[in-house]
Amino acid sequence: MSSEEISNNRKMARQNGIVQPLLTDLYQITMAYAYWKSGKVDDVAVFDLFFRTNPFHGEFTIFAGLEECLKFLENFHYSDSDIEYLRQTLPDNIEPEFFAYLKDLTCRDVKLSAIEEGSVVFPRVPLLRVEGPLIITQLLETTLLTLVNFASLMATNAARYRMVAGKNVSLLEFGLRRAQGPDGGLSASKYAYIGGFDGTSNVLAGKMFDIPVKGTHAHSFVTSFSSLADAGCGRLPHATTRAPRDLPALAAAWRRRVSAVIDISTDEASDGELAALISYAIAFPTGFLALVDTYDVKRSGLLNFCAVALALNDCGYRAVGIRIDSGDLAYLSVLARETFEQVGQAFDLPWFNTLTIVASNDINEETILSLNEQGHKIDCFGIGTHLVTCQRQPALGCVYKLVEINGQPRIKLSQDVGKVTIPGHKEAYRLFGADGHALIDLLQRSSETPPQVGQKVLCRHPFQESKRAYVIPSKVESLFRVCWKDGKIQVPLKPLSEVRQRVQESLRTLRQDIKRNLNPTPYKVAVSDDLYSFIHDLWLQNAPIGELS
Ligand SMILES: Nc1ncnc2c1ncn2[C@@H]1O[C@H](COP(=O)(O)OP(=O)(O)OP(=O)(O)O)[C@@H](O)[C@H]1O
Ligand SMILES: O=P(O)(O)OC[C@H]1O[C@H](OP(=O)(O)OP(=O)(O)O)[C@H](O)[C@@H]1O
Ligand SMILES: O=C(O)c1cccnc1
Ligand SMILES: [Mg+2]
Repeated sequence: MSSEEISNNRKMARQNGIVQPLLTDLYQITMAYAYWKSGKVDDVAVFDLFFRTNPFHGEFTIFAGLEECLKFLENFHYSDSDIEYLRQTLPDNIEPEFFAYLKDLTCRDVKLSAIEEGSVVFPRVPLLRVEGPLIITQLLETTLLTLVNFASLMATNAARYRMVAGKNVSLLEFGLRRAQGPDGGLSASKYAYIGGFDGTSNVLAGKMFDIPVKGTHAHSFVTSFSSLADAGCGRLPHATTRAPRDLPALAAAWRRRVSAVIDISTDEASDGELAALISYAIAFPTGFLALVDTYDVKRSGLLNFCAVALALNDCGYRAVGIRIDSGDLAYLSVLARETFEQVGQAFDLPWFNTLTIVASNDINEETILSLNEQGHKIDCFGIGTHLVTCQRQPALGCVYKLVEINGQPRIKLSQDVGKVTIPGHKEAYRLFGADGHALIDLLQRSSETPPQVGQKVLCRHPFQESKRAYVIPSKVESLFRVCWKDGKIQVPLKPLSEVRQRVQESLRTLRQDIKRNLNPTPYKVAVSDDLYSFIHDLWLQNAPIGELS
């Protein structure tokens, strides 16, 4: 297969195979039947998909999952076996014509407008606006939610890790073993990359989504070696001359010399660990990155690593670095860097100072913040559990609400004002201030004139009458783009690396106080004066007047 074919195959494979019309809640299909029975086949609806609160005590969210939604719409159809399953599962009284209707159902008549994937987004601003026949738009609810909720949560989580780690540190996602099942793991790898991680240990995610795959080795590799004899014949051809070199002998000799430089006795260092590192170096002479905490970082791991790195150097190769997976990561990383500097100086190898230090072990945002405060020398974090399970907040609460039916607005009332939906077919705009930062997101009725650069706009809090402000935007961005119409995807599907860049560009438009970790400032989301009156008139029309007795 040519590299072009492989690359095309990868693009084709980008849809998650589990995503199909039956990946939904039963009630969507039962509602579809009831709509169908009551003659609503030609009714047209508008649904908004949005969330109400930003995750992780933050004040921003990254929108992700759009590409999967579009592929879902593109491929939407019930197979014969789906229809057969529904026939067996739904009650006997379902008319056979309904199954014939389902069999021919596609998303041809659906129109989907969305915010660009990878953008920062805020509560109540629709991420998706779905228009079309009521039955099909209703049937899409659960699947669209499942495609957007975890994707956006993960991308946001990853972006937050990227923000605390800073741009000069690499971030690797190591979470597959701890993820919420196979698809949780696969989606986590994909959206961690979009959110700003540099690579994943998940090989299938690498193949499917073209994400760089990276990794080191496990403790079991080290503990499986008991003595130097386990290193086998230990021959490594020199990188340029190809003359075979005895790596175990070289490493043993170097270990004695390094031991004198860093003042650690060779008696305390593990021979099994040395054998393991030699074997790994022979297998991967250009990618030697060794786990050094199996026995004792200070008394064994660093000494053995330096010995093998220097032996590799004799063979014309440069070691890559180490991973530390336990203990005080700030202290141990500083110790490792000092050791590399000492050894580099002693043997006149300046590149030793820049060996990579990877840290892992239950790392989360707080750990990174704390390590930053303490001072550390870590170049790369390997992060699993907290990242992929989004332990700090395991779900984003996107909802899918009907806002218009047959041209008539719909409102969902609630005792909790924050849960009242914003009715009608709307547009969303992002208004930018003079310094180039995003100031406010504004929702308007679609019939209104869009806000104009340099012209004063009244922006109102959707539910608190006294909260309003005038804004004179220096730039206006219309947030919705038509992404699916006439049975076709209407926007180019970008490689993940471009969506990943979009995340960082979009985050740069936010003021720092909105992004800070502790008590961030909320970003404002407003409605136009027209939309404000429209919401409140409809609210009064729909709220029953009680009677006191
Ligand atoms: N300098 C540090 N400051 C703050 N947190 C740290 C620091 N160093 C390590 N940690 C975190 O402290 C926790 C240490 O966990 P734990 O005590 O279970 O590990 P350990 O005993 O070092 O390793 P293991 O049990 O795997 O041998 C981890 O979550 C780690 O990320
Ligand atoms: O800690 P996480 O952020 O989830 O990152 C992934 C972890 O998975 C690996 O080992 P594993 O945890 O399986 O074994 P260990 O704890 O004994 O090292 C690795 O060594 C990390 O510790
Ligand atoms: O490659 C690694 O170092 C790795 C991969 C998965 C989990 N923990 C570590
Ligand atoms: Mg662990």
